Amino acid sequence: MAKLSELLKETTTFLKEKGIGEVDFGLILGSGLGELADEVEDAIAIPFSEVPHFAVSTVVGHAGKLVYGTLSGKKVLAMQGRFHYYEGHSMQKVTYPVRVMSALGAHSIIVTNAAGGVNENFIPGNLMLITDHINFTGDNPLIGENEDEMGPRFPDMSHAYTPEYCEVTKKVANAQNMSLQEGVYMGYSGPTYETPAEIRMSRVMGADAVGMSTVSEVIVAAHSGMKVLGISCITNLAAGMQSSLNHAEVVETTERVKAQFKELVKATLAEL
Ligand SMILES: O=P(O)(O)O[C@H]1O[C@H](CO)[C@@H](O)[C@H]1O
Ligand code: HPA
Repeated sequence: MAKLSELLKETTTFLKEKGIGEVDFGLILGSGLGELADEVEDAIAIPFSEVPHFAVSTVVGHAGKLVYGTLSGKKVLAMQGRFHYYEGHSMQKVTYPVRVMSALGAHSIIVTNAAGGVNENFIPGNLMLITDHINFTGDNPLIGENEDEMGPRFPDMSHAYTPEYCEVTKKVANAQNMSLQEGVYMGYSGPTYETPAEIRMSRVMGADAVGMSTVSEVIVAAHSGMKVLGISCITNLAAGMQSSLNHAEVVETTERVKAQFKELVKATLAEL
């Protein structure tokens, strides 16, 4: 198998030929949250399907494009949509875009997602600052040979969600009179939504929200030495807390709160 560093060289060469230059922040935009990339100035957009070694996006609400340009005065490379483990991709494939962002010079990523609210104080439409995560996917993107130039064999996850970024985000939300919850995101593999019993277990284990993405991306970001800001949009109450769950409702809720979500990310990005 080709080394990760060799694959990255091919991908970054292609992207540079397309006009993508230095990147400060990588942005991963979750289910229904991709519209933020439409606000990138001087944008260069490239479908995932054209990017060497990228997977393709198959989930409703994930446009499947890379968008490069300026947002809030920062050079960003945004993913309009992401890859998920349940789509049949390996964890390495799911997290490859984070490697690409790092290889293009990004020192930080902003990860966003749609998530189910486990914390009984949350309501659909809340935004939640992710302060930590529980990797409950049963896999880890760093399993396998470690390429030492990519990062350490045993990365520290003590401060994976950069505390100073959390502080800035809280200040920005406060200044804008925006309500912002905070909590722990628990990542499942999906594609089934959780059972009510799993949600009761998640709550006991310390989760405030559940989803099927994000944790593997943040593990790779930590391995790459990147700073991380994570924001969940609580799109529904988790299983057992409302009568039933479906993806149409998830996307509908993001539609309802997308203006607030975009404002929070843009205003925070300006301060980072
Ligand atoms: O995490 P994102 O990609 O935002 O999407 C969330 O929404 C989908 C389920 O409705 C799952 O993919 C879950 O992870
Ligand atoms: N569970 C898992 N993933 C999700 C949920 C949920 O309740 N809502 C949005 N993504």
